[in-house]
Amino acid sequence: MGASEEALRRALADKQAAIDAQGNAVRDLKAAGAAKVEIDAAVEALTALKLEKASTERQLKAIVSNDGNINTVNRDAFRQAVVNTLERRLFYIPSFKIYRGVAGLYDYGPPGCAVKSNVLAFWRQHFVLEENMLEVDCPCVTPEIVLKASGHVDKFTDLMVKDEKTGTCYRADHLLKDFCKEKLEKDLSISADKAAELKHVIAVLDDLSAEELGAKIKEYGITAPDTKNPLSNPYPFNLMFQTSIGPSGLSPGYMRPETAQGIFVNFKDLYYYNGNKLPFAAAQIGQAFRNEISPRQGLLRVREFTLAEIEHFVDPDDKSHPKYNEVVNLEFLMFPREEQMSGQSAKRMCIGEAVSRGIVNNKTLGYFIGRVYLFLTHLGIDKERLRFRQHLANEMAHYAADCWDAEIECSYGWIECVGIADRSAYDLKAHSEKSGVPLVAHEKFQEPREVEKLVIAPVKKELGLAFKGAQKNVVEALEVTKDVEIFYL
Ligand SMILES: Nc1ncnc2c1ncn2[C@@H]1O[C@H](COP(=O)(O)OP(=O)(O)OP(=O)(O)O)[C@@H](O)[C@H]1O
Repeated sequence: MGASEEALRRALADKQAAIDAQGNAVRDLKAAGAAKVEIDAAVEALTALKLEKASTERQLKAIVSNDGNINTVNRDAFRQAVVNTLERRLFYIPSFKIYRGVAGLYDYGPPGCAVKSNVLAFWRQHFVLEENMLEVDCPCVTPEIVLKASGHVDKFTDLMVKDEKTGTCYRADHLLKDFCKEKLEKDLSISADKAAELKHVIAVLDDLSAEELGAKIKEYGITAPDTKNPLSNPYPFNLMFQTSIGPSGLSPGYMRPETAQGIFVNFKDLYYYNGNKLPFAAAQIGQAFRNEISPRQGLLRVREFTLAEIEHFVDPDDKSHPKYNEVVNLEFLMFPREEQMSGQSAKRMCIGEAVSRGIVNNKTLGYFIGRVYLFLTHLGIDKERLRFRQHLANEMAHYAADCWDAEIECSYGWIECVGIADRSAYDLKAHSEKSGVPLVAHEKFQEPREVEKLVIAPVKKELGLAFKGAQKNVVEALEVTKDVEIFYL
């Protein structure tokens, strides 16, 4: 919370206390049958205090309304006007409209198709062609085993709450965020400390566990927005659309929630195509499907959308990038984890400085943050309304080691438009293990090297005798032990 906002909230609380005291004084004078002139003077003082309070409220409202996190009435009205125009001119149309539509599904009309095709052409030019990336085009329908290996079957979830009477579903974090935003915007009587607490909740929202979210929802008395009925405890809901492949129904599959898995499963062939050399990048543009819990915000959160993704494969011991110097001096708004946790705002910083101070994990990640900045600003995004926000520890997807979102400020507040993550070797390792096909790269050393390695060689027979039924778990635990090779005797 800015210093002036905090001072105004405190001043407002002081004014209210003074008004209460003066109101009591007026009542006491009247009860004691004081002289009219004395009562008039006290009433005048009370009116002056009320005017001062109204003026402080106006100042506070102006500050709160300018806060990028908070939607104002003006913004909502402006957005509605834009949405009406875009729909009337067929930029987009709610899908299946004649059957009353389906939330989160939209068609593009002729001008919408033209804009989409221009943006994708520029994306291809800026990333795929300028960086010599290997483009692929994989199916949307994906067998379960692929998404089981990648972790999506078990972990691609959002926390959901249900209206306990009607069963209507809501995203738990969205309800909590809406509550905090509305309270900050509309209830000017809340204390400075309460306002700071609500802002902190918004800042760490993505970091909250199901239990923490549930506790906050109870503490604030949040109910179902449409019915005011009580809500269930939050629980995870998997966002993937399930299907089955072939007529037997025996081969489960999912509509892909991201295009990246198609790249990972083709790593071996792409690496070969690239002359068995690292680094290289592969790219894919295609449809992604997510069964969002309660889609809103128009085209910003839909159940089927076009994703353009890049996977850049790099030596984990050398995350330099040959073209890093081309972006090193780019300066833009960055919002590191620490600043978010301590309630500060995003700050202008050179990407080179962020990398050298260790705020951004490595040069390759820094290079792509810079390239995304250039892409978005060339598209026409206002530099003042663009920031790169680092994910909080719990917020990071199950595969990520460091993650930055490009966020654009619009009438809905700051909205994530691009995710840039260091996924480490999570996916390649997972698919190697599940498929039995090693998805690895080799480095030829200049000079031969001798390496000593600790090797654990479990004797399965002995393990069986010692651990009986738990033998499998013991072997699995040994298998995930880092830096240890396992040989079975
Ligand atoms: N339902 C959706 N509709 C439209 N675009 C989406 C949707 N979900 C994600 N995206 C876009 O795809 C990009 C990559 O997805 P990513 O997996 O990083 O999103 P996410 O972090 O899971 O989103 P969130 O946490 O907000 O649900 C995001 O930066 C966002 O721009």
